[in-house]
Amino acid sequence: MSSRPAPTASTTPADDASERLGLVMRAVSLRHGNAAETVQALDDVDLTVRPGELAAVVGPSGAGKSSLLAVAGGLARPDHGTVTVAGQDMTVPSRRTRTELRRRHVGFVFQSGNLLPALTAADQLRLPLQLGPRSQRSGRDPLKLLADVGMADKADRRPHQLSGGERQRVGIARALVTEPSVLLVDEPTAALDRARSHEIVQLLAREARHRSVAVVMVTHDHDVLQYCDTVYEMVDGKLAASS
Ligand SMILES: Nc1ncnc2c1ncn2[C@@H]1O[C@H](COP(=O)(O)OP(=O)(O)OP(=O)(O)O)[C@@H](O)[C@H]1O
Repeated sequence: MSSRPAPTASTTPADDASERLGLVMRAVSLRHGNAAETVQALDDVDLTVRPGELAAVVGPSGAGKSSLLAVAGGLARPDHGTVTVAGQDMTVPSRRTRTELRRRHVGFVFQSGNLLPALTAADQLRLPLQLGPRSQRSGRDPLKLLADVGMADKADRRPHQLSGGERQRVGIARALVTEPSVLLVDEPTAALDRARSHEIVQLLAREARHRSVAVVMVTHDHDVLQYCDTVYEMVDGKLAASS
């Protein structure tokens, strides 16, 4: 673990400006299902992730980890509670507004990299810049960013010409190219061997710090927690700082 400030107690109010630039979730609850059968996916969750912080969320299958990422990124609206990213309310009713906020402030990284098969690594990064809001189109330079993640010499390759770890690097670079405030990462090492897993999480930690991104990483991989600033455990929809 780094020598960063101790994890925010999950009940700490968002009382300083730097917190507000990252991710702040307060008293967030989310139920799935219908009147006959409901699941409390998130139960009164508080979470603060500051810019530059890599926070891990561990917990058993079905505990609510994916639901947490979905709500943090404005993909799902909670039943109760508040969620802000870079000070912006991610729970507004308008789906279109949430999509815009997400494009502007949030990056997602998925298990397998989720790359488009037809595009080269460089074009995977150019696409979000072309799709994003006009103000964001500058973003980071795709080729420089690929070099930063160790992929300078493979910018012209398509996903099937890359290894799993390389695809994951491109997926991370693609999520960072629009300079998000918050990066939401779902099981980034699930398809990788031990050495590649360590490299990928070290890369996430480095980018979080150098670029002041608040990163939330869901993982089952306890081996990589050493690179994280804070570790939370989710059980039955409840989130607690891990001891
Ligand atoms: N769309 C949905 N409709 C009904 N129930 C759902 C829905 N999505 C998730 N759930 C339920 O909500 C709970 C939390 O699911 P979630 O996917 O957030 O867990 P998880 O911790 O990410 O699990 P895993 O580690 O297996 O991916 C589970 O009981 C799940 O079955």
